[in-house]
Amino acid sequence: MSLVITNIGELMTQDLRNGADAAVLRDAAVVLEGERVSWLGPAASAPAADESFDAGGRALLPGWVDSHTHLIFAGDRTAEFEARMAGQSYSAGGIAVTMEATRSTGDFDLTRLAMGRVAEAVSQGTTYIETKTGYGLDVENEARSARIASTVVDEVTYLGAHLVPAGADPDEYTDLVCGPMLDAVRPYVRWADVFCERGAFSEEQSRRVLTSCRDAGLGLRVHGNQLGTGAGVRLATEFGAASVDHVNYLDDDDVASLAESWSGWDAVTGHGARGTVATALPACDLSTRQPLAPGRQLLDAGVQLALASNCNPGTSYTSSMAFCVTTAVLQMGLSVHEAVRAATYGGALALGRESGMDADGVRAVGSIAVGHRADLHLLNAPAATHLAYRPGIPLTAAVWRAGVRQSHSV
Ligand SMILES: N=CN[C@@H](CCC(=O)O)C(=O)O
Ligand SMILES: [Zn+2]
Repeated sequence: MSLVITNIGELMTQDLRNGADAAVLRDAAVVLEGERVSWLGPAASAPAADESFDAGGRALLPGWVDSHTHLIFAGDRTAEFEARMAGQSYSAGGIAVTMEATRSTGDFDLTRLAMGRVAEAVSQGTTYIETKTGYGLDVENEARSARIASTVVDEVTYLGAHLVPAGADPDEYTDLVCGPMLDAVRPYVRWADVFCERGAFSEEQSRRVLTSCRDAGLGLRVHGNQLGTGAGVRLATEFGAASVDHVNYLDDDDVASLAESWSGWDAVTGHGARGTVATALPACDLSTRQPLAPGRQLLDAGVQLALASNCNPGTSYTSSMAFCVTTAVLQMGLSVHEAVRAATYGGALALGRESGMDADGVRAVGSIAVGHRADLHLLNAPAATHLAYRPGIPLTAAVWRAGVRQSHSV
């Protein structure tokens, strides 16, 4: 089955290979063949297809790639949020409240809750989504979270090292994370993550977690530099992590080491040695009243940037990537093109899915190019600029995920 989407007012491909000017096409068309993009170019020369869709002069973008979420949870933390808005500061301790609620919820309900969150994200234009364990925090519940996650999202990350549960000895718990818990989650996960922060895991404990998970063949990610300066970014670049996320408190050495990690990368062709993506989580920063990550500074230094929702019940209870893009433009000094890029191609880069077809058969996501997965997001607007120009307005008009039109599109 083929479909031609024609009369696209602005096609923002995020494919820089033919130059930045060619990355945004006017009066364009895209042809989908099954799950892939098979053609794109001027609407006037579009080939025939089995079906057609008139975009009505509106803007078409790659679907959002949300590379950082925590969707496997039960319970609610409204009271903690209210206390924070009244002046209390965020601390990692709130994770334990969600752990209790998650442990006492059965598989069926935990799956249903996670599926509802994914559906909410897709209805807003997210087409590729990562999620983490991290609210189970014992062998049985981390494995259960990983198994459920593997049935509802595209990429699963093991975050047994999210918080040391009350009463546990931190070093013994770290041993568990590096041993039996890792073995139990291993069949379901592609990535491992560690919350390297005061009140969570120390540099030495984080190093042990990263070493064990790397040796088990997992790709690495780090929650780092969220609540203060620390070892997170340094460890992430040292271990060649795919991404370090939060990055609110960076010193000059942190920025330099992230930039250095990209020195062998050609950002135009997407070839060369991949470095560590800096993933900014602006919705979380607003909800925790932390300074926004220095996205402008990171881009100017040559660091590849991603934007993600960090959807979770504690620090960022939103799946809206559009909100993150809007905030990045209005508050972080990014252009619309840069912000959309960070929320699409940047997320794909943070998940190692930006090009080609992986050994596990996943097509490239995060940009619109021939052969890439047909993940598309039509806006109810003539240009992507409206994401920032009309903040808070739900602009998603239609979503295709792997070539399939999503039913909750409006
Ligand atoms: N910072 C660590 N983990 C989550 C928050 C988890 C929670 O508070 O429930 C985050 O990314 O913000
Ligand atoms: Zn997180």
